[in-house]
Amino acid sequence: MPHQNVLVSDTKPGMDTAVMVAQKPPAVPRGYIPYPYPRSRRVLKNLEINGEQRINAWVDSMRASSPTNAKSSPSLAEEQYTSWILHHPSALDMFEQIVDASKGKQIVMFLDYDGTLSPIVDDPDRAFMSDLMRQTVRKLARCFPSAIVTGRCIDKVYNFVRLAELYYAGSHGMDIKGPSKSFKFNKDKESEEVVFQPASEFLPMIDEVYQQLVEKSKSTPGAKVENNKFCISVHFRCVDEKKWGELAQKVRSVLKEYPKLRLTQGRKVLEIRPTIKWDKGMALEFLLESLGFANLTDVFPVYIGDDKTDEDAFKKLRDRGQGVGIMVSKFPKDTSASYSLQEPNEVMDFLQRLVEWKQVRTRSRV
Ligand SMILES: O=P(O)(O)OC[C@H]1O[C@H](O[C@H]2O[C@H](CO)[C@@H](O)[C@H](O)[C@H]2O)[C@H](O)[C@@H](O)[C@@H]1O
Repeated sequence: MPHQNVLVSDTKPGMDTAVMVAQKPPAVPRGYIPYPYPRSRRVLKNLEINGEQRINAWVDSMRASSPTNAKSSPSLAEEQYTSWILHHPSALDMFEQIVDASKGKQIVMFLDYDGTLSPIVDDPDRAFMSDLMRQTVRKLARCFPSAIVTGRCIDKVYNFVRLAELYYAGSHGMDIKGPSKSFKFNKDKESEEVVFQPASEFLPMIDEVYQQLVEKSKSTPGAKVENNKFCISVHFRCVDEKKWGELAQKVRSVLKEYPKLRLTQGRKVLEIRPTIKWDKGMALEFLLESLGFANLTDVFPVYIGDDKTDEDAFKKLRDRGQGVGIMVSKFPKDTSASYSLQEPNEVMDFLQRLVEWKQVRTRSRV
């Protein structure tokens, strides 16, 4: 019987901890109103449950990944947000502290795409970033080495961003490309253009699974399957909630034949990817190394993202004790990021302030 390591009840190393592993809620300080701990993280570890319960747990997890669905009253939601923001203050309010902490270090910028540089929309093919955001990111990349780190495939995200001066880490970091040798921030001017694809052997399998998922999900209105080259997204944003279980069942029926693939979740999307131990956090580390900052302490990475898959990068920064993670969210979310911004417009303001701060510093040195 094929091994079912794509299911929410499994707890293999390297699997999506945000979905699979039971965790103790964080200690609650006095006077702190805890925001709802994601249901998906509570009790799934080591449970012997049957297929149907697994699908129910999966659907629960799909609901938990949609914080707008919180059934709380507006005033409770506000209280919860107020508590959360105490622990994850606005990066705009804390701008001076953040740049103070970076003094004497090289800032390196890591930006997620969907929900960070572009607003979340129903049709994933129309998630355009604004011209103003593009101009801001272009200016940012002139001031600091900058990378886009995304679940999308590189070609698609490049079509949205259209800036050649950035590094791109697509397919959740499994497809990395950098600007050419002459990249002004590269410490090693002799180094080749960066290209790294740790999951290339999975390409035929991903294509095969993509075809099957397209076929199976055809009969679920609103479902959309996206081929992200080294991973696949099954979108349920436009699927009636009553049909989520049915869709989950279809995805499961395909994936149970592919033990070398695993499932993670994003914003109203099921993401299928190789079981290799590689994620956005490891991509961040790889990029720092490519830039010549591998073991240096004089680097200050700033990672901005809105989704569960960005947590790997936030955790990496915590583990390295370097830089800052900034979560983009209007709702309280369990996160390892230190700061928050509410939406892409606030991300743009923050990036713009960084550019201005850098320009003032550069001028004052001349
Ligand atoms: O790592 P990211 O850049 O955040 O990519 C994660 C997924 O983003 C896209 O889906 C999300 O945005 C869509 C457009 O706004 C939205 O319709 C969808 O519900 C969101 O999950 C992208 O389409 C996926 O392939 C990425 O995996």
